[in-house]
Amino acid sequence: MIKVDNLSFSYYNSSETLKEISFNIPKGKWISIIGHNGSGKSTLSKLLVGLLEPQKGTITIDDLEINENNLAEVRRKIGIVFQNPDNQFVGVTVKHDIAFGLENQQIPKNEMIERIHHYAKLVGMEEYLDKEPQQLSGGQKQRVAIAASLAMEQEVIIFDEATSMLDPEGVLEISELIYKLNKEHEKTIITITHDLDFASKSDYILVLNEGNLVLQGTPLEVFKEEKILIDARLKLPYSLRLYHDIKKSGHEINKKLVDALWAYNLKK
Ligand SMILES: Nc1ncnc2c1ncn2[C@@H]1O[C@H](COP(=O)(O)OP(=O)(O)OP(=O)(O)O)[C@@H](O)[C@H]1O
Repeated sequence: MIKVDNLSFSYYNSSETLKEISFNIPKGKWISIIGHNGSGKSTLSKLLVGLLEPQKGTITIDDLEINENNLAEVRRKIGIVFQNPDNQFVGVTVKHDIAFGLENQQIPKNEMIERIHHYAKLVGMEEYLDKEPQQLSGGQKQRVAIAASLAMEQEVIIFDEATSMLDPEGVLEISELIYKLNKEHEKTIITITHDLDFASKSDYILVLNEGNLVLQGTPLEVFKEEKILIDARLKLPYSLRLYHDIKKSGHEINKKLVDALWAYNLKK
């Protein structure tokens, strides 16, 4: 679905933010991109949706190599939900917000109304269609942003730290929705996060450190590489930290308990 080949990027007048990155994302998978602050995660997500242009290398989405002439087509395939729910609400009401992208694509009115209702229902916001943004919680605003992306029928959705400004209830709400979109609606999902516990639920993890892709693999493969994760200034998942602390305190810890902790960590 997504093929990134030898991608490099620098902002004006600064050193390389992304350095010769290559990876593939198969259709229907859930991938997490993890890394400390400033490691290049958001830059990568902006490149993937065509908001920034690669200086070297290529990005191909569903057989379409992104270039400045096909951005409208790219946006029909891939969408993004950002961190701050307030910065991405463009309509005066929920209904208008979901309609915005559809109007840009000149979708016929009947189909537009149908899609608005269908996707608002899917994210549990159908009863809020006439509400204004200030009447919604952060989690509800993010659900509207997700509905707007779904209404465009984009196959890939990137969540760029999309739960980091939400309260615990909002985090759970959006996490469950991400899981449902991937498993029940077969969307290809990319979550950008520095939360390894959250990333452990995805199918595959990419680890960025100072603009380099230093590790990639399944959660099980990635969490075995503790040194690389620690060097990348990432906080290990809770179950691993607990395991190390028990061992450090001199207590016996048997293989069965370690297996149970792993299984707990990877539980969806
Ligand atoms: N518009 C910009 N102009 C210049 N430098 C930028 C710009 N945006 C980001 N950077 C720099 O690029 C590097 C990578 O930033 P980026 O936002 O991609 O990292 P990140 O991993 O998403 O960080 P965070 O977790 O803090 O959001 C940082 O050093 C940052 O200061």
